[in-house]
Amino acid sequence: MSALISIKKLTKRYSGNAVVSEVNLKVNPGQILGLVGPNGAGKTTCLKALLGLTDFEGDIDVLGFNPRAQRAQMLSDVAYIADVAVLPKWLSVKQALSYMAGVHPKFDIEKARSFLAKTKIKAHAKVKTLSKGMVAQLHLALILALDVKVLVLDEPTLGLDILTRREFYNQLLQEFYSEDKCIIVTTHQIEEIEHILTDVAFIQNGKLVLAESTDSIRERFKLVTVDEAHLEQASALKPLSANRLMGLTTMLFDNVSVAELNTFGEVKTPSLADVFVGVMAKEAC
Ligand SMILES: Nc1ncnc2c1ncn2[C@@H]1O[C@H](COP(=O)(O)OP(=O)(O)OP(=O)(O)O)[C@@H](O)[C@H]1O
Repeated sequence: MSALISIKKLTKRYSGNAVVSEVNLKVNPGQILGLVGPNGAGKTTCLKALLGLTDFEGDIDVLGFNPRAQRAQMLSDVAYIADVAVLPKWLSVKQALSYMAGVHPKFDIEKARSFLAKTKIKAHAKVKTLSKGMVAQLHLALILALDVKVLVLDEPTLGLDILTRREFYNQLLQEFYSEDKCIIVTTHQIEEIEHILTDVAFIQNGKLVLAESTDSIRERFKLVTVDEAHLEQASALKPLSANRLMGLTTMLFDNVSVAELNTFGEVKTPSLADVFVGVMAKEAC
């Protein structure tokens, strides 16, 4: 299977300081990759590099194109959304659709209209009269109607309420996603999107610290509520993190057999957020 996006040794420096260092990443058709990291980790910088919006060291290939030298060709099959709650206030819904139809060869205006017909948004309404959630729905209509292979979303649901956020991702999955496309999404709310992610890449201080499929992460990491009697034995296996809350100690383990962990207490599969916190804590040591 050939990758839709291939990033090799991506490094980005500002004033000589590397804010992204030697990042290697592949995204295949069918993958929905969550690029997750703390504030300032380098997520947006990676996305900007792969969209050809900034220069960089290393090699990036998006759909066979070099994002810097062949940006125009590449963008006919790539869509990028930074913040779905923002669209020019003076624009009407109708104008937004016509504008997209004019500038993007892969925009299906009928698809956008039929999506909007299921909402309360009227064609003549101006963006300034829409609520934040309605602006997000309009933005979503514009995205879903783009028949592109690569969709890049940078914190797309910032500022939206939980129901609208959930609806946004559900619609994305139902209306946009298919096995021949890929989506890269950055978010701080990993718990809300973990059910749709096929892969995650954790980034910290500009370096990738973990890049794996969500299935293999769920196999690899385990959360154990350790019985008092086994605390010492469990600690000896070097958990990534240990939290004590209301008299219970929970430890996160990487690559320790479930049979062994079962002897310490109750074993659970952690959420991606648990793994993220554990991996970040370990890397910070
Ligand atoms: N134009 C710039 N000039 C100098 N430094 C920059 C510039 N853009 C980003 N940086 C620095 O690069 C680092 C990574 O920033 P980036 O925006 O990629 O982080 P991020 O992971 O997207 O963060 P957040 O989650 O807060 O949006 C930060 O330290 C930031 O200050």
